[in-house]
Amino acid sequence: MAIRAKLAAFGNRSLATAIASRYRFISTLVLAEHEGGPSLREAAQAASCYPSVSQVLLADSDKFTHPLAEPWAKLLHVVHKKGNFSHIVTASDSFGKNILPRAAALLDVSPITDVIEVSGSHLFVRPIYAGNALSTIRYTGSDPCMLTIRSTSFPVASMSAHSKSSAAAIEQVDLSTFSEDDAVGKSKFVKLSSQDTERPDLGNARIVVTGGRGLKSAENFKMIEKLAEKLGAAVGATRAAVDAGFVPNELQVGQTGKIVGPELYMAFGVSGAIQHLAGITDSKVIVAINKDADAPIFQVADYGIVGDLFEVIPELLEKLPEKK
Ligand SMILES: Cc1cc2nc3c(=O)[nH]c(=O)nc-3n(C[C@H](O)[C@H](O)[C@H](O)COP(=O)(O)OP(=O)(O)OC[C@H]3O[C@@H](n4cnc5c(N)ncnc54)[C@H](O)[C@@H]3O)c2cc1C
Repeated sequence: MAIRAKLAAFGNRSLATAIASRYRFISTLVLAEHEGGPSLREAAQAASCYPSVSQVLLADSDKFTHPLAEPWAKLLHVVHKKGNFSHIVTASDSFGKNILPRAAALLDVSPITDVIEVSGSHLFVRPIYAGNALSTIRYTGSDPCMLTIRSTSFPVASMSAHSKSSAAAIEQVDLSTFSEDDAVGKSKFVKLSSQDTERPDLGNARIVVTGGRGLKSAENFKMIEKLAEKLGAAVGATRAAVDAGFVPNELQVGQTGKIVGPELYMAFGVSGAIQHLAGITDSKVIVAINKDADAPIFQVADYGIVGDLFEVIPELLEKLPEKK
């Protein structure tokens, strides 16, 4: 099977997801994103060093500075028309999920979302019923087969052994057919508000410390933040905690929030509703602290403390060493 994985790093938007070797279908286009920090060219160079990437396509234009679905979907359409890819893949994050359905409509195909396993070139596994069941789907539509993938379900691809000389070519996308009208849609960029950049990103963090309604107030929730700081962890919250105004919506973990897959997930005052569990099942080790021994979170926890979080957190804060 000829392998011709391609990677498109478009615009200045955040992107950088697992470009796992699993996506080496015949001619796969991966819509990748990079977050702040490195320039677009540096990100493209980094992407070119992944052994499974044969070419990096770069669309360096102001039109793609913001994550607006219309110009990006049009860009995918333009790139596909030229490259005729068998598969187009994005991450299952707000960026990918915003763009892919619109691009799929332009290409007149049906996308498959939230893929957690690739069983064959057209056979995929995805969760349904808030993660309570897994469904195996065979794609029988025409090319391209368009997928959003949950990057937490796949190992991070290694780029180490690849020397600079064997890095993939970086090529500018020809935007001559891309008119001003293509960049203008019904949506308009207003502002980008993002969480404290000092902390690791929830989606990629090694440790996540989450607080639920059991914290009782925004003031008390600061204990979770302190603990996260000591552990170098990202902070998460349940929808109940978000709805109660303890923390902003961007920290919500679960079916309608972020999907996380850390080495360690610590849940304080979280009951373990299925909608919350839907976002944490990729975690390697789950630790739950709840005063109710019958709380459903204990059914998925590897370690549990039946106790009062207002006693457990201060003790942890006292006993954990200061962060170096
Ligand atoms: C369509 C839909 C989508 C949803 N999406 C999400 C989602 O993405 N994410 C999400 O989280 N929820 C989601 N929900 C809501 C979900 O059903 C639950 O309501 C929510 O997860 C409950 O949050 P919680 O565990 O913080 O609160 P609760 O269920 O009220 O649990 C609080 C827990 O804290 C414990 N507690 C209280 N005091 C203490 C103490 N002092 N010490 C220790 N433990 C204590 C209690 O025993 C209890 O178990 C969704 C719901 C719907 C219908």
